[in-house]
Amino acid sequence: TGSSRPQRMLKAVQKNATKGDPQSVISAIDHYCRHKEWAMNVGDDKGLILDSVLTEVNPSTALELGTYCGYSTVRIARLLSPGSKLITVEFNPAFAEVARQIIAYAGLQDKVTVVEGPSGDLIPKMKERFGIRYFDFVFLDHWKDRYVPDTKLLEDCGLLKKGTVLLADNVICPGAPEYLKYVRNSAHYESRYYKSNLEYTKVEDGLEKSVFLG
Ligand SMILES: Nc1ncnc2c1ncn2CCCCCNC(=O)c1cc(-c2ccc(F)cc2)cc(O)c1O
Ligand SMILES: [Mg+2]
Repeated sequence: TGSSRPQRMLKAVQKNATKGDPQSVISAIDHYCRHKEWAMNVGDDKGLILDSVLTEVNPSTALELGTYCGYSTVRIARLLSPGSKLITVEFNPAFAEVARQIIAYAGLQDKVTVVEGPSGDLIPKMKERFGIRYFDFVFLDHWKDRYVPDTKLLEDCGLLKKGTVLLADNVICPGAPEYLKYVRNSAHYESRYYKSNLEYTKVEDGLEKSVFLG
């Protein structure tokens, strides 16, 4: 059988990026997805917002839900301070395998742990498996109807602390209306919408940043 879109994306990275240079990996993926074939990476427009929120938070421990090919994983890991860790959870083994290779190509494998499985099963195991007390930053980019249940799960598992920042992708397109209702109406979050556009398109999308107030 032929190659998959993630495998073609990996080939584009190996062909056009410089090993050990995260920015060149990001640029190679953006170029490929803008000019060759669209893919559901957070992309360069929303990526700049992700970068700015990350730089502000400077997390010691970060969680990403929904790795896909590792584009946002590389964007996050390249900005982490020495000794900081990123755990990224991916449901699809084929996506996880491509992501590990793209993360390694960028030279960021020592900062990132790619974990395979459904987020709902893995979140309750974060403390025992990875010695995580809490997360300073969470990037939600997986199934949009998992944003609310997984946010509640993170609260119930004591994985959020006062000041933890949740950043959710796609709150407009494909949309996460229940999630927006949840974080905007909860006294436990201070929420703000960052307007942008759907990766590689002119369609509106945006990121919702929600600070956990404890
Ligand atoms: N650990 C876990 N647990 C549960 N589910 C898990 C998981 N790990 C992964 N998944 C399963 C997520 C599958 C991908 C989620 N992302 C998306 O579905 C997504 C779709 C679009 C899109 C927009 C307009 C269109 F016309 C078409 C598609 C854009 C995006 O930026 C998206 O992030
Ligand atoms: Mg997304």
